Amino acid sequence: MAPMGIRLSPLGVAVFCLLGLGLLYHLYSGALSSRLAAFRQRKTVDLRDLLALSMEAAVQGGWEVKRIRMEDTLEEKSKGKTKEGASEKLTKGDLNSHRKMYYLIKNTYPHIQVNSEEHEDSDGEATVWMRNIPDEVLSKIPEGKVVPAESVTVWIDPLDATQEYTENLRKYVTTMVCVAVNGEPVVGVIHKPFTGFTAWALVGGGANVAPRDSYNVNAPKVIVSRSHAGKVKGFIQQAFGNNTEIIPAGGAGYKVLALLDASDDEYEKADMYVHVTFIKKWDICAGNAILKALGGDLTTLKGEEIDYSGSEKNPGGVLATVGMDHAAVVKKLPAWESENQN
Ligand SMILES: Nc1ncnc2c1ncn2[C@@H]1O[C@H](COP(=O)(O)O)[C@@H](OP(=O)(O)O)[C@H]1O
Ligand SMILES: [Mg+2]
Ligand SMILES: [Mg+2]
Ligand SMILES: [Mg+2]
Repeated sequence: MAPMGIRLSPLGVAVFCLLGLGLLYHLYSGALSSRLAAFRQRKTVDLRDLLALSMEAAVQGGWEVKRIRMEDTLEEKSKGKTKEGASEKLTKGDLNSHRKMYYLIKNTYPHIQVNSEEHEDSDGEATVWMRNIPDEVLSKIPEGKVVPAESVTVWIDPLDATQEYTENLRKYVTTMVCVAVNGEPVVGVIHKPFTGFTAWALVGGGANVAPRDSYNVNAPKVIVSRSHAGKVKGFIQQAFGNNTEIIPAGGAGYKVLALLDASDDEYEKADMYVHVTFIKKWDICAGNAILKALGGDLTTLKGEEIDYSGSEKNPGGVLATVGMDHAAVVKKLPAWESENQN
């Protein structure tokens, strides 16, 4: 009841009600948007799970790579030419491995960005990860680490060293998976289909490979590409002298393992890995994550960190080291310009 002598103006009441409604709307929409944000936040992934899934994907892809090679049914084609004019090969091994690896990851985590070197128009595979985490991972990494799904980019190379695969040079061939969080490489998996060995690491978590006891910084053995070399020889000789031992080898994954203590196969023991031509992020991300987990580095030839989000291109070359002062090595290199590539 209105107090005696006070008359309520209908206009005043209407304005009052409108203000009230406005206030309610403001409060409610705020609460709604924070609830939506909280819901989005709930789409998370555990990096230890992603490591185990990446290992499983690399192994399953590897079975296809091995089977196609054993059956000798490569159906070799060319995807075109690299910038430098080399034929970019594609085989049934690359495609079958892509299908296994890509869909295993994508079906398990539909919300994460997965970038594979290969593409395919078929309906894909109805596989999903059985959530088995290997004991060797559980024992080295007792706890998981959860990150927002939207911060993750997965890079897949279903068959690294396709050129060597076509030449039946099996030791160079790997399948690789890498997980980047906000562009930084944190999970790296390099699997060797013909020996069954899988090198893995989680940055800040653990790894099943280690650096060797020592490396030669002053007279290093440098491992380089055998089929996309460009002007790498002159580049290395300018830095370390004309007598520097240069080891040509296939595969970016293989060349990273040649810096470590892997013993599943015969590796030329290199002190650093240098690449001067154009290369893609699926070739180098897994090796970068593994080296980083071991206190090493994989950067451009100017020593810049590589951002593993966005475009797949890495035009700045590669310098990979472990167990030595990476910045000091960068200083020894000649000024790097893209014309060094050809
Ligand atoms: N100049 C270039 N352009 C495009 N890809 C290149 C390249 N140099 C190297 N790569 C790729 O990097 C990987 C390692 O190369 P290399 O054995 O010459 O060191 C290979 O991956 P794939 O075999 O997965 O295509 C190769 O195709
Ligand atoms: Mg290729
Ligand atoms: Mg590759
Ligand atoms: Mg490949």
